[in-house]
Amino acid sequence: MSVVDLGSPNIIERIQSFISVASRPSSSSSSDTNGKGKEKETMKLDINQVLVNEYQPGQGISPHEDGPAFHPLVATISLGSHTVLDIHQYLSTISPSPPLIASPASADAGADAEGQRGRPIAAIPLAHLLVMPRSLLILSSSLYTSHLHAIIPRTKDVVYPASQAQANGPNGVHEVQESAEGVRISNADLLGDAEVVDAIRNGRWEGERGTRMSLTFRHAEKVLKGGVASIIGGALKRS
Ligand SMILES: O=C(O)CCC(=O)C(=O)O
Ligand SMILES: [Fe+2]
Repeated sequence: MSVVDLGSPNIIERIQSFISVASRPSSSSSSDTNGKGKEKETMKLDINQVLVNEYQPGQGISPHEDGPAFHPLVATISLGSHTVLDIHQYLSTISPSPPLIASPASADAGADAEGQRGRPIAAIPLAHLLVMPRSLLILSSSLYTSHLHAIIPRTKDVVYPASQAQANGPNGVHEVQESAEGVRISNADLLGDAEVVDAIRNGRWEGERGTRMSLTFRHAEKVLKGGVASIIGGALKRS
């Protein structure tokens, strides 16, 4: 294990350095055997927007994509309370589908506005992630571009570790079984809170949700200078 000196006290710079250090190719993976050069690029997040959400216990967000207006790498800091973030996939016409079909994400999550109308979504999530307060969650690549994310409205979560079969799945994301009482999480090995890690290792952790605030740091591909004032100004000029 190595400790990374993130240098700056500025949170945006710290997230940016964390991402580039964490994604830096290791010497063993920096070139492949065909001589095609680097397999893995260092990831960069040029943060120019922060989305702030607040959830009371019992509030969630329906399955949605954040859409192509943003660079497909977002970093979310959670404050106040844990939650469980579900990753959903779209149903495929060419591969076997999970048994249930949810209605497509409803307008309250802005899904229609982001062009997802009519694509059926697998009702059973592909993965559940336990998101703890003071954690940093990074979604990137295909998890951002071709999956959806959601938070089921609950006041309490019961979580179990992924079963052995699931733990052997590809890429650390596993199909999980829903249970009436709780969910199997795919990120048990990444959690930092020793008590929670121990409880999950022993089979089960539960927690009441409190007020949670999430700060999602991202890069909007096109930013209008001057923000809302310039949008209003621009609209007025055109009319
Ligand atoms: O609160 C979160 O962690 C997710 C928020 C979210 O997905 C959104 O606002 O688009
Ligand atoms: Fe989102």
